[in-house]
Amino acid sequence: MITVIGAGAWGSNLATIALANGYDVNMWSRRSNLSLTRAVRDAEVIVSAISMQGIRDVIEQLQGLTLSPQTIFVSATKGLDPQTARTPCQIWQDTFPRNPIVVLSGPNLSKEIEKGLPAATVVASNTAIAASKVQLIFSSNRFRVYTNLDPLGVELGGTLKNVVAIAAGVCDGLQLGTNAKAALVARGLTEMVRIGVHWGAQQETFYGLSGLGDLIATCNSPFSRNYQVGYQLAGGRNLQEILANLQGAAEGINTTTVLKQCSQRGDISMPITEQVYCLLQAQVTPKEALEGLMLRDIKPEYQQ
Ligand SMILES: NC(=O)C1=CN([C@@H]2O[C@H](COP(=O)(O)OP(=O)(O)OC[C@H]3O[C@@H](n4cnc5c(N)ncnc54)[C@H](O)[C@@H]3O)[C@@H](O)[C@H]2O)C=CC1
Ligand SMILES: O=C(CO)COP(=O)(O)O
Repeated sequence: MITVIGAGAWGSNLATIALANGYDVNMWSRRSNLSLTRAVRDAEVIVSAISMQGIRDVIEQLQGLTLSPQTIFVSATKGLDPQTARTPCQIWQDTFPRNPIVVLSGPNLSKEIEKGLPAATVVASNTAIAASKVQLIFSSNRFRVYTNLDPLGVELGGTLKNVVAIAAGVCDGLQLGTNAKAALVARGLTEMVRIGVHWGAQQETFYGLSGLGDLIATCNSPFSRNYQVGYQLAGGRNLQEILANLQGAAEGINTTTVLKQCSQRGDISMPITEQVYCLLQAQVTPKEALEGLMLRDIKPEYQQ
């Protein structure tokens, strides 16, 4: 039995894929009639597809239940804890140290997947056997699943790109052109690698599906909520107005704040994140954010 927690856009998609592969699937959400206790009682695999803001709440509820140490937790959330900057998988592992934890992340815009369009993703874990099991659950002729042994890198790829996707939306909203977008995405990737490696992830992971792959998807698609936030800010709307009309979470907003604090604390240069932060706080206009990036001190592309 597989239990999917969170019946939003992504959770519903993942449940559909596993169901189509012949697995028994339970879905649980805050609004379902099924209690969480019942939903996870026979679960061999628990897939969490809740937004970052609900993670601690759900984990607290699960903590009180008796779960087998063999139960595999799969995290599909792309965010960072506002208080601790821990990733969802780190929080799952802190709470359930004996259970295998797997992250599932990749260029997976749910609106395309629900139409049956082809996509690929990555499942990563320190427990290779758990990753292989999850790979089998979700692999299909429309969804190609790769395993990976760098869960932190895979998780951070999917999380950090949301900040760049906001900036890419601004870039397109201001009609800055393809050269500007290419520069932004490439330098955004450099920023992701810089903080990711500082936190212990492997550099090469960021050049795979969950890093570069997801950057390409979300920085170019109007289906991305994070991209939409940037695009609409560039169009002159304010953040409250945008969020009131946005379907689902734009995790990049909270991630930007967490990253800004971490980069300041660790003295890590993250100029794109800095400008996205100032823009979200309404401290600068989109055009001023662009100027802020273009007028930085000139420097080598890579610093030793
Ligand atoms: N939609 C997409 O294309 C993709 C989304 N993701 C990630 O998956 C996560 C969920 O995204 P979506 O499904 O699109 O968002 P959504 O807004 O459609 O769904 C979020 C779900 O989390 C649940 N939730 C939030 N707080 C909760 C709490 N305190 N207790 C219980 N449940 C709670 C909501 O009820 C809802 O079912 C996000 O972190 C997102 O970045 C990852 C890949 C693709
Ligand atoms: O992470 C995603 C696709 O891989 C979804 O992006 P948004 O959260 O920006 O919609």
